[in-house]
Amino acid sequence: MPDTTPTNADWVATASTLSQALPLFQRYAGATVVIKLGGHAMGSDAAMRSFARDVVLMSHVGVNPVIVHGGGPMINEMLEKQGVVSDFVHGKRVTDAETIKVVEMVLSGLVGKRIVQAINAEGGRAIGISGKDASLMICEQTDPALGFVGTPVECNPKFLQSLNDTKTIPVIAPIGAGRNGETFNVNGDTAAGAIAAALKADRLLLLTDVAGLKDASGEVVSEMTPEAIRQMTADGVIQGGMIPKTQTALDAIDGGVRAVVILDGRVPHACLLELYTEHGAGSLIRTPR
Ligand SMILES: Nc1ncnc2c1ncn2[C@@H]1O[C@H](COP(=O)(O)OP(=O)(O)O)[C@@H](O)[C@H]1O
Ligand SMILES: CC(=O)N[C@@H](CCC(=O)OP(=O)(O)O)C(=O)O
Repeated sequence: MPDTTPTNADWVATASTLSQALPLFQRYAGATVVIKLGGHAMGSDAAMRSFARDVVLMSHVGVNPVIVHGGGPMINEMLEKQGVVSDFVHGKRVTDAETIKVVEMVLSGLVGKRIVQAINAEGGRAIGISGKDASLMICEQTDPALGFVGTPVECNPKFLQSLNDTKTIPVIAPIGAGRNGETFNVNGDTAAGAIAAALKADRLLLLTDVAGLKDASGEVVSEMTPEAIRQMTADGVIQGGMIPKTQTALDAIDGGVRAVVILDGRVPHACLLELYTEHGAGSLIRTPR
């Protein structure tokens, strides 16, 4: 058997690599990074573990990560089991009184707690909440035709600061409270954008199932301005589920978020690649400096 015990030279090499990484990790120290984890990006347990490790590492190196999650496919699965049919209009689920109960149970219960448990298993300290907790996200009905679908009209993120003070990572389900006691179903991207704007976040990362925003020739564009997005939308290059995502990005930037990145959440360590590598990952959207 070869002796694989590390030598002093091995330890010195490792320590040297770690010390070189220090300036890199200082780049986002103190920054608030809101991460939207979509249902399609959650996938396997391995993908969830990779995501959880990224979040824990970010927290250890001084980032304030705030997670907002989706869970559309998981809601679909539960509704199907119960024989409830739901339609989507412009990417939003038509949500009746029965459906909102299932949406809240799946998002605040199953999906949120799965993420919390994954982060805690990696040594982090996560807590699962929804937009109802501490009146984080107050909503109004988006459109009577959509039922209990809400648009955030007031965000109260103050208590998120107290979580950050104790290095507790919030995992937020996109459920909002109405002023008359209603429960509202909020699109995950919309919720993440509203919370990021309320926090004036340094970055909003929208994790999805494509490498980034593609131009008319199908190439991923690594950086673009809000103006370029508007043009791509007018030209029909941005379609389907990408429309609410890019609209969220534009609204978040208008609301004071420094930059938004649309990236593939299925890629292992997507968040670390974006924050800590020279070229990042996905498509970065920000106003020209
Ligand atoms: N210009 C574009 N660039 C990239 N993806 C696009 C574009 N236009 C439309 N899409 C579609 O948008 C989808 C992402 O939206 P969606 O499926 O709603 O994501 P999620 O479930 O992660 O919220 C992509 O899978 C892609 O099919
Ligand atoms: C109003 C509305 O459509 N809400 C979404 C909330 C979950 C979500 O946004 O999930 P993804 O991010 O995985 O798509 C829904 O009911 O599916």
